[in-house]
Amino acid sequence: MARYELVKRSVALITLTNPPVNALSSAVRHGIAKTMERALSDPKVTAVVICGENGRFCGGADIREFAGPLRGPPLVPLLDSIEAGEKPVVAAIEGVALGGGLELALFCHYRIAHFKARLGLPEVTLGILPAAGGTQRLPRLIGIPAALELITTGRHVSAQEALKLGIVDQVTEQNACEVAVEFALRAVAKPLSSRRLSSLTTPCPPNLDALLEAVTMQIQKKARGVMAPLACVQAVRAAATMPYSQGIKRESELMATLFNSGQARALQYCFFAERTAGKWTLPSGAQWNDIKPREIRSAAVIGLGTMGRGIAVSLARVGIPVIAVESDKKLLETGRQMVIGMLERDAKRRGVSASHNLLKFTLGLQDLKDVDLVIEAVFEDMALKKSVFRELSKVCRPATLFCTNTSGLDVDALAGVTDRPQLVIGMHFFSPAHVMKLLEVVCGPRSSSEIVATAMSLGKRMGKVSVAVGNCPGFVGNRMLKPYSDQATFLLEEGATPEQIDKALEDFGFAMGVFRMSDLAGLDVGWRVRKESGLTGPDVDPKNPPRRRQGRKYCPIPDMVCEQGRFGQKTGRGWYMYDKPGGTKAKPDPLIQNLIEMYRNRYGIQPRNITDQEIIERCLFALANEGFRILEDGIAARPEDIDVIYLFGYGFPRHRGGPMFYASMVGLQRVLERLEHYHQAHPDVPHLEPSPLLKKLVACGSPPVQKWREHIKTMHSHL
Ligand SMILES: CC(C)(COP(=O)(O)OP(=O)(O)OC[C@H]1O[C@@H](n2cnc3c(N)ncnc32)[C@H](O)[C@@H]1OP(=O)(O)O)[C@@H](O)C(=O)NCCC(=O)NCCSC(=O)C[C@@H](O)CCCCCCCCCCCCC(=O)O
Repeated sequence: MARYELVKRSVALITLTNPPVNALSSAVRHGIAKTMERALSDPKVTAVVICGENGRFCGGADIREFAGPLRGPPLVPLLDSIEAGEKPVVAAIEGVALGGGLELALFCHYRIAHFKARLGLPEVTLGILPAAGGTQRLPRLIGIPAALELITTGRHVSAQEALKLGIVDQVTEQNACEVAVEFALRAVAKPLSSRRLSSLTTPCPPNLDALLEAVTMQIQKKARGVMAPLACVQAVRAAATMPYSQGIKRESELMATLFNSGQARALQYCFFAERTAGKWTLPSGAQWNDIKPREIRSAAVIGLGTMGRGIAVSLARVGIPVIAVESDKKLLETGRQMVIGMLERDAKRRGVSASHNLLKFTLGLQDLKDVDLVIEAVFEDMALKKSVFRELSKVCRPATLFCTNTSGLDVDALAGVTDRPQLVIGMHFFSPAHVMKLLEVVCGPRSSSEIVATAMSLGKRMGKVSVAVGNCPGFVGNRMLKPYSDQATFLLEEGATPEQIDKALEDFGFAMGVFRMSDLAGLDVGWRVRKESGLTGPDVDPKNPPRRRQGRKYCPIPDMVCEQGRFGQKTGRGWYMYDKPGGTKAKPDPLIQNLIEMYRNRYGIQPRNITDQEIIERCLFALANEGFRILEDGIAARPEDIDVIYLFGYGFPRHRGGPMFYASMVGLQRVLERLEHYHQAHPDVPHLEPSPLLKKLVACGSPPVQKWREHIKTMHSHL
């Protein structure tokens, strides 16, 4: 796990060999201990270079090992021996030096980085802190403000920035190992005392307390309830106020408070879930690593509304030429201006030049005859979408791939009107499409493995986290949203206020509660869907009992809000009031309170006190319960996929891991009991009835989330 070679007759070259990222597993730590001992004791060796195999220095501790008992040599004493030695040790950083990888480099006396390398201490994103001396050594090297920023955010820096900050001694465009070997030979005669970071005093700003206070407040505002960044601040404070040896002790005490926490488990689960989500499999057996995606050299976007514009920008900024289509001249011109503006702002933010020349705007579908792929993003109306796909079948060459950006309509019904149903797939982007990372790739029963591979790969190219899902109304994300938001409106009827429900959800960690989020998205969207599905509007039979639809409980308060022209932020009024149309600062609105009270009086509903615990349980357990049904139905392949969708598309707090992981952390038995309890109280709400899969998992002893698949695999799969 660490290779030893003698180069240039006197330099020991130690190569970490644990692909793909040379993580510091127990075997690698053993390897470093053995090879360092050999290098330090061999009189022929005058200097040491440490590098990583396959152009990657080191991705840090092996995160998989955190789940079991810690084995093998502990990192800090091992690294102490590197720093304490009398032979210069140089880190040759290629690819990445992250977490424990950068900490290893900080124990070396010198660091040389390849110009494409990235460095950072991302432990905070895993719910822990850099506990191999990182919180004590980086501040000594680059000062408190810069170290604090890097450690509390986990941000990666480029080699150039690392050089500017003083993290590395040299950046090279050549082979970093060869440069490091030459560097090491020159360093042989030089004194090492000033290169040992443990012996340095941390340069301290005069306003230390104010700085730490400001950073703490910023964290509390941005990452409510998240423990690791606050522990990082305390560890960095120790670097400023304590001698090194005591600081190291403080660092490991703080690590002990985080290491086994639920937040650390959730964040580490998210790390792996994100990577698992890309690994799709179809019922045919075709899977992510054996189907070659088609290369997309040109694309078209139909419809330049909010979604179409964002999709056009996402394609153009990764270098794909785009033809954008609108139905009339005025809409085309507005769309053109918006897309160019968005592209320019995006390019400015990224410090690159805007790729205008990749965009072409047209009114005619016939211009799409030669494109490789079309993404339809017209209004959410089945008849309209079908007519677009019929037209496309006539004008596009037979190999052109057809994608629809529907947020919940039947992808297979659209495929059915085309001349190529096997080349049709859903690409459900989230608004704003050039910002949001999530992409649901909706596989219809006739979608070929090639189009699945192509859509997933295109999503990746656009920087999206892509998840393959099956075809059903609302797919995964929006299907689960319904029971969640239904519970919120039932709670309103029963006595809660929008502010109370939002606060409970935001205290739980959501960036926005359900009502603030609906105001942002626009209340008219859901209203239109409810009208189309006969839940409200003129088509409802007047004899229908007022608070029941289609045989189940229904709350018409959201319809009443829309009937008043309150569509959310864009109209300046929704569940909240805003200072102007388009305003973002939500204030409680007494008119909404009156509306709810009048409604309760009309139906004789006696409001009751509702606790935050009930809000969280009813909203989130109903959400997870639908997730279990989605797994049963084979619409999502695994719980990780559902969690990734909720993390990246719906603002589910990452430190809770996603709805399915959260349910497993609460305990499936408890989730089942609470759902049974709430369903007994509300028998006309089928979403509260525990799903068969949840019951099955509880009966099997509530296995960890990673094992649920074993209990689902016999079921029908749409994926
Ligand atoms: C490195 C990357 C940037 C590469 O990205 P890329 O896109 O190229 O590739 P992938 O992300 O797809 O990864 C490929 C493959 O590799 C797996 N992987 C990546 N990194 C790791 C890793 N660090 N460990 C394990 N596996 C890893 C990944 O899952 C993929 O696998 P697959 O099967 O899907 O192919 C990118 O991967 C990346 O960003 N990686 C993570 C980098 C990171 O976060 N590093 C920090 C790790 S944590 C750390 O280093 C901690 C240190 O500070 C050491 C601390 C000392 C610990 C001491 C413990 C003390 C405990 C005391 C408490 C005691 C309590 C008590 O009991 O009392």
